[in-house]
Amino acid sequence: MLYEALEAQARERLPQVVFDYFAGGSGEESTLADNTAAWARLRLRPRVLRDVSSVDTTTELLGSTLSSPVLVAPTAFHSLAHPDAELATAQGTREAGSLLVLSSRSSRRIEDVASHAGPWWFQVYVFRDRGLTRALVQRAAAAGARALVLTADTPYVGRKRRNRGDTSLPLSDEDFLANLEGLTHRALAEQAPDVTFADISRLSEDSGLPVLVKGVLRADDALECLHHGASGLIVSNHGGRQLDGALATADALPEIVSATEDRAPVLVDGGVRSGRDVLRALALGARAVLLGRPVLWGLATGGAAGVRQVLETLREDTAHTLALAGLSRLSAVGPDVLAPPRAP
Ligand SMILES: Cc1cc2nc3c(=O)[nH]c(=O)nc-3n(C[C@H](O)[C@H](O)[C@H](O)COP(=O)(O)O)c2cc1C
Ligand SMILES: CCCCCCC(=O)C(=O)O
Repeated sequence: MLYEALEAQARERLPQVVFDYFAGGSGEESTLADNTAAWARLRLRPRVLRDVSSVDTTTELLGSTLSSPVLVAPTAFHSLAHPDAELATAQGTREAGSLLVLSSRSSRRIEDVASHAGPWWFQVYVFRDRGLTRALVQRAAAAGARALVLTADTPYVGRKRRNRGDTSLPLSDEDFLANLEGLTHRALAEQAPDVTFADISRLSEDSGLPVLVKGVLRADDALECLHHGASGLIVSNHGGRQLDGALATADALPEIVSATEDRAPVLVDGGVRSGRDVLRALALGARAVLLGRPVLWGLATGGAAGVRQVLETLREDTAHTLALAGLSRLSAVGPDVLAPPRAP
């Protein structure tokens, strides 16, 4: 894996409780482990004797041109990793030519992060207070977000084996509530367990922005999201942090790509750690992938430069992998790149 050494450095630098919060999964961590294993199960079929002297990894996604099909996944509370928090993440992401999905649970204000960012989307947790949610997405739109990402898999926060909730994290109220204007107490910032498909069009109407839905693992849910106006889907199990035992994203992706038939871009995250994984995801029909924990390791060890390096390393590894597979551009990647699964 590309990021093992970086993760080890981050583990040394961060308080144990913070490292565990970032690295951990829910329950027995079986989904967390399966995310990486499922990518590795997919064997590649390289082409030979193609001119790969120049490989183009650039891509276009909902109107943004990106240096590679790798985006930064929304993750909460970056001040736990680095004093510059999301400002550094935004800067490093911009410098790498990538796109940041900013968490509702950021530890810096939307407007301040936006001033450091290139293209960015805003991840939405629908809060029990719908007025607060509306104000949040309207602020994001005013600050320049190009899309919303509604996280659908977190009606309640998954129970982590390593940490019990957020209470032990060294996080001030100011950082915890950075985005939640007017709230004075953490208990008021709970996510709504009654989120439904109707929230997709509501968020789009409130903000004027396209809405992608993150956390989809089934074809029937994917179709329902599109029916309710979603402009894209992110196949995700929250990095193995919500329902433990949920299937790996590499295993969920094919049925969603097949059911949605190019009606909207399908993205995927969870355990993507190399250019080979990026190629596998694209071969299964994903338009792009998102990277979670490795970005936190980069932030913790090097601030903005660390984030930039994580993304550039993966871009370079993706280009190298494409070349070895006999492919000089992303549009040449198709299902033929994958070998049939081995008989059980
Ligand atoms: C520490 C941490 C915090 C996260 N916070 C959020 C969040 O605020 N919103 C969200 O939609 N997903 C959140 N996620 C899930 C990520 O967006 C993403 O789905 C996952 O990390 C991808 O898996 P990976 O870490 O294996 O790359 C979080 C993940 C981690 C590890
Ligand atoms: C009460 C704070 C919960 C934040 C959840 C952030 C998240 O999605 C994750 O840690 O995973």
